[in-house]
Formats: sequence, C-alpha cells, structure tokens
Amino acid sequence: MTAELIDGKAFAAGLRARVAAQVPTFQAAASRAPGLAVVLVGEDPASAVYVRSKGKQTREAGMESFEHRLPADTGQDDLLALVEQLNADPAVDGILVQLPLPRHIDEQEVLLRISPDKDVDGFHPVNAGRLATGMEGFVPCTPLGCLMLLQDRLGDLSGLDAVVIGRSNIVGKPMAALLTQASCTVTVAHSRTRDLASHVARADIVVAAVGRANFVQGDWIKPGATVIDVGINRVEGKLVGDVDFASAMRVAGAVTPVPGGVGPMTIACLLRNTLVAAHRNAGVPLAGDVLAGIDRPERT
Ligand SMILES: NC(=O)C1=CN([C@@H]2O[C@H](COP(=O)(O)OP(=O)(O)OC[C@H]3O[C@@H](n4cnc5c(N)ncnc54)[C@H](OP(=O)(O)O)[C@@H]3O)[C@@H](O)[C@H]2O)C=CC1
Ligand SMILES: Nc1nc(=O)c2c([nH]1)NC[C@@H]1CN(c3ccc(C(=O)N[C@@H](CCC(=O)O)C(=O)O)cc3)C=[N+]21
Repeated sequence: MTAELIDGKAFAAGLRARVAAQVPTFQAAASRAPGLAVVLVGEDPASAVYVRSKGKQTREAGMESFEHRLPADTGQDDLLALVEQLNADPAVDGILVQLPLPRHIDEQEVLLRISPDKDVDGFHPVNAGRLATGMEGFVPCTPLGCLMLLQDRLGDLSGLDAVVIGRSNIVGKPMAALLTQASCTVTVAHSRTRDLASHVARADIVVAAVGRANFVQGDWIKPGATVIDVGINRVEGKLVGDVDFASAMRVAGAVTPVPGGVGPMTIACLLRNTLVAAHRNAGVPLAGDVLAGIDRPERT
C-alpha cells in the first residue's frame, strides 16, 4: 500500500488566492491595504530565505510588506523601540519578529512587547491564553495550517486519537490545543516520553514536530493513519522532515511531504492572520462566510 501525498503547496496556493480575493474589499472599506511588518535580526541564511519568501507572497496577495533588517549586534533596546514603533503605526496590521533571535536578545521580552492585536504569529502569551481558553485570538500559523490540512482530508476530527510529538510553544502546544478543541483525544509526546512507538501506534493522526531528521519510523505508524510532518531539517543540503518518509509512505493513509507540505501552509496562514488582523484593527467586519471560506474551503 502506498499512502496519499497531502499537497500542502497546492492547498496553500488556494488559501493565498482566497485571502488575496478579500483584499480589494478591505481596501475599499479602509482606504488602505492590509500591512505586514517582518523584522529580521542578523544574517542567518535560512531565515533570510523565509523572510524574502514572506515578503514576496505578501505583495502578491495585494498586501503591503514592511521589511526591517537589523544587524546581528542590534541591542535589545533598539529592537524593542522598533517593535513599539510598529505597534503605533496604523499602516501595520501584523508584526512578525523572525525567530530565533541572536543569543544576546531576550526573546520572551520581545514577544511580550508586540501588541496582541498585531501578533499574527500568535506567540504572545495573551494569544496563547486565548487559544487555551477557547477565546478568539491569533493562532500560530504552523499548527493552524496543519489543522486545515487535517480537516480538508478527514472532515470532522471528533473522537480521533491524535499524537503530537513535540511540546514547543510555537508548534506542539498550540497544535495540541487545536486538536483538543476539534474533539480529538490528544497525546502530547516529548523527549521524556517512554515508549513513543506505542503511543504513535494508537494514533489516527500523527503530528511530528521534533526537529530530528527522519525520526518517526513507518513501522510505528497505525496502518491508514494521517501523518503531518512539520519538521524542516537540512541534511547534506537537502530538506527532510521529522518523519522517515519512505517507510511512512508504506503504512500511512496520507503523509505531508517535505518540502511542499506544512511549510507553504505556514506562510499562507500568516497572510490569513494578517487579513483578519487588518479587519479587526480597522473595524471593518469580515463576513463569517468569507472567513469560513478561508479557513474551511468547500472540498472539491
Ligand atoms: N514547517 C514549518 O513551517 C515549521 C517547521 N518547524 C520545524 O518543526 C520542528 C520542530 O520545531 P519546534 O517545535 O520549534 O522545535 P523545538 O526544538 O522547540 O521542540 C522540539 C520538541 O521535540 C521534542 N523532542 C526532542 N527529541 C525528542 C525525542 N527523542 N522524542 C520525542 N520528542 C522529542 C522536544 O522535547 P522536550 O520538550 O522534552 O525537549 C521538544 O518538545 C523543527 O524541525 C522545525 O524546523 C518549526 C516551525 C515552523
Ligand atoms: N516569528 C517566526 N514565525 C515563524 O513562522 C517562523 C519563524 N519565526 N522562524 C522560523 C520558522 C520556520 N518557518 C517556516 C516557514 C516556511 C517554510 C517553507 O515554506 N518551507 C518550504 C521550503 C522552503 C525551502 O526550500 O527552504 C517547504 O517546506 O516546502 C518553512 C519554515 C517559519 N518560522
């Protein structure tokens, strides 16, 4: 048996098109385009690639992109001052400070300074708290994209057993919160988990966000399960996920590839969150059916 490939790249292109289709309506109501500010500190080449890609896709959706590139030795106070300036700028609806930050900068303090209303990454504790308590807020882009792919393939997720491998604030924890909200029975695994394979074996849904190349083995996976590979690892110049793709393809029902799976969904969800932020910040209503079309497209 060979698993189906989940085409995140194609789904993301569709999502970006649906977001772009709403921009002229917003612009007519607010007399400005939605704006996303991206801040990059230092010259990490992988981060530079993502930031360029985000800027390009933001402009292609008809939104304004404000890019701030700061030298690696930028001081904490200067970065905080830039964040404050962006918080106060009415042309900026969303602020993304690219992680990781250089070691001399206190990441926590920077994320806390971003206005929760412009926190399109969903990393501010206020938005994490909103997600945890079921309030409306911004949901981190990567887990949001994973949820969209899962709902597109499986429809109603209620009652399904899900295992999330990883408990970071940016992927694992919000992913577990979303799956719990969607009425899955959720297991969160991490580096102290005993007998990970036995947990994976029970799961209808496996989300791997570990940061270790080819870590999840096909023979752990329940036949027919849906496997979402969040991992982005560079091995000998090539991108590979956290799932051993070849062996997973022999057992699973469907698998996201790396590249072309979750990665493109992350950026598409960033544009989605920016569109939502723009409407909220400008006081322009975003019709429920429009949002439903963006978050849960009709299946074709
Ligand atoms: N596609 C995309 O858009 C994105 C991809 N990524 C990728 O996703 C992956 C995860 O990212 P992120 O969550 O930030 O990573 P972190 O390093 O913050 O978290 C990794 C998690 O994996 C757990 N872990 C590590 N080793 C094991 C093990 N042997 N068994 C079980 N669990 C283990 C850790 O456990 P513990 O907590 O105990 O240390 C931790 O909770 C990375 O490859 C990253 O590059 C990240 C963001 C976006
Ligand atoms: N504040 C912040 N927010 C983030 O969302 C954030 C961040 N910092 N720091 C780094 C991680 C990582 N991340 C990715 C986004 C897109 C792809 C992506 O598009 N990947 C393509 C391949 C890209 C390539 O070829 O390198 C794919 O998987 O097909 C991957 C990873 C966002 N992150």
